[in-house]
Amino acid sequence: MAFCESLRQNDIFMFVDNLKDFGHLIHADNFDTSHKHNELYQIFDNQRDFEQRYIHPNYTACFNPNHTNLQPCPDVYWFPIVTPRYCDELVAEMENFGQWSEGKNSDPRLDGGYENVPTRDIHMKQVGMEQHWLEFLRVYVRPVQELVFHGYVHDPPRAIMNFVVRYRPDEQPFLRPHHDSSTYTINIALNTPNVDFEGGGCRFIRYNCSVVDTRKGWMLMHPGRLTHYHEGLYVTKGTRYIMVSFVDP
Ligand SMILES: O=C(O)CCC(=O)C(=O)O
Ligand SMILES: [Fe+2]
Repeated sequence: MAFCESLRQNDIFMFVDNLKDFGHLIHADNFDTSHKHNELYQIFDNQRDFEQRYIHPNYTACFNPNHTNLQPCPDVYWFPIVTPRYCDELVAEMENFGQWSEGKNSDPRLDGGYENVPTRDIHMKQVGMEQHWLEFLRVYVRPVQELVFHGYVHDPPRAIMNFVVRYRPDEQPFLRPHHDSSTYTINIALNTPNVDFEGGGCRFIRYNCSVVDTRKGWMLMHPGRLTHYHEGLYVTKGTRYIMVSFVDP
């Protein structure tokens, strides 16, 4: 201290730096331990750790002006968004909760009590993750959307339907052609074709174009209610999981 003070008084400039990373403090006061994977819920309290754990290392590449975003079908974009760990933990969280819907038209979870194109699913709300998911849409999905659907700006994004779908040959193996009730839809693959399941994928009927080589942690983004009539293709073996959000219904 005396040394520094003496330098200051003699008008000698000091630059002090710490080259070693000693880590950082986490906010543990509100840490909720009631879930199977509690870190999935840390997007508000410990966003830096959430990002390191769960946001795909190549996520930011799409913001590079020289980067061309993949478009496997017309106006269907494809981005790495979450890590395999996020996928595995989200699936485990849902399986731990275990209350998969019946896949029927009548659905007491919805305001109108009716789902036109039902899937076997669990809503984010049912596992207490709705607000966290909306924050995920706002912070990570919306900026990417603005890159590819120019001039559409809606901040924060709204979404009522945020859910994980489970497809199995002996349960619900496919999803019939439909439009989504969204401005745009995101569809994140949570596991891997030809490893965890066979068949599956998403087919965009107007373009006769299918995405079957889906990539775990990668998100498909496509317009919802008008142009992109689509279907979930038949899963012939194993279990396929996807995370779907109908954004701006
Ligand atoms: O199986 C797919 O990839 C499509 C899912 C889908 O269209 C939906 O959940 O609305
Ligand atoms: Fe759909």
